[in-house]
Amino acid sequence: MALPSGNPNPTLRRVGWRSSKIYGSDLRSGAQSVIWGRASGASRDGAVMPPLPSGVCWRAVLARAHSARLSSGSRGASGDAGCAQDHPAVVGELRGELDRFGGVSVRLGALDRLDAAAFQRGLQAAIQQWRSEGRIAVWLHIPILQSRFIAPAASLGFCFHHAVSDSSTLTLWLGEGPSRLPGYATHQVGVAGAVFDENTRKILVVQDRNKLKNMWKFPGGLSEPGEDIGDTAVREVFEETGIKSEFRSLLSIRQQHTNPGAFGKSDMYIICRLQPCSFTINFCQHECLRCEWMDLNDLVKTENTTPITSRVARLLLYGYREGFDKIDLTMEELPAVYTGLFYKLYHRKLPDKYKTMTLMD
Ligand SMILES: [Mg+2]
Repeated sequence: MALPSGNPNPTLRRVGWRSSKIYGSDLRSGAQSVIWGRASGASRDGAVMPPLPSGVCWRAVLARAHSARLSSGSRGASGDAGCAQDHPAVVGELRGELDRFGGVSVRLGALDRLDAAAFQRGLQAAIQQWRSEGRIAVWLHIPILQSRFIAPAASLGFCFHHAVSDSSTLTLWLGEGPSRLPGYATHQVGVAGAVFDENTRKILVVQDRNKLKNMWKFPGGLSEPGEDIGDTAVREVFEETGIKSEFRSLLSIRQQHTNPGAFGKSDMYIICRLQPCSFTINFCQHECLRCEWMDLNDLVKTENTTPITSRVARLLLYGYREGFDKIDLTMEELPAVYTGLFYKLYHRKLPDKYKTMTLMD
């Protein structure tokens, strides 16, 4: 959400926060802020199969559906020309590709003049063909402006899988037994920063606006698509308090189901330990009621806080006294085997000799 122009903290850049929600507009690229559920038995380790020549099935079945329609003399109620033979470009826009699990993925192209009834006939014929070919599922991607095709697809058994800003995806299971298709995002990810100044033993805390109770907590918010956990913590702390900081470690993960602020989905709330780089508070009046550097002992003692904040404050006290290595999950970047990409791995410190050791006694 872009902040109003009257934003008292001019350094804030709060654009697009809502997109980090599970229903956000950029979720297709937002793997980091979503977690995918998967039904058991749906292996993802098989070799990637090359796609079929695009549009082969669809061209055939639609041509059949349309020629049947023409031969029976029927026309759409509007007398439209939504016929593939009248508009070869329409059929050319339809694409069906085989995925590595044996499902077919269809992306609707420019079908502006195709009516829903003709679409339904074509889809029905296509389903028959896909069944006869042993396909296990159909993924139907429908642009928002072609939503008139959703009802015909639903009448043939398709259900919503997910929707993003300008497109919905429907699925139909064709395989044996119950569907093994993976579900869509199950969680939203919130990240807070526990900014602790070891020199003064003070911790940065806020009270949120628009809450039923004014309780001290760590500044934080929802992760953006594709954003690293530590980067979310640093960004949210800066946006809400004006304090600059650096990521040190991950301290805790809270998982809560049917979270009221997550549209009925689950919530993953991660608290990071951050090192402050600046100390002058300039907090966001829109999001926060109060913000201060509080003595860590006071945060540990106060009742005016949430249980998770209190627990993490005690964790910090323990780390401060006995070494942060006792509480830190540190991060290391490693290469992914199959994709050539990199990922962040968080775990307790592993002594160097254990990283290279081959023989274990
Ligand atoms: Mg917040």
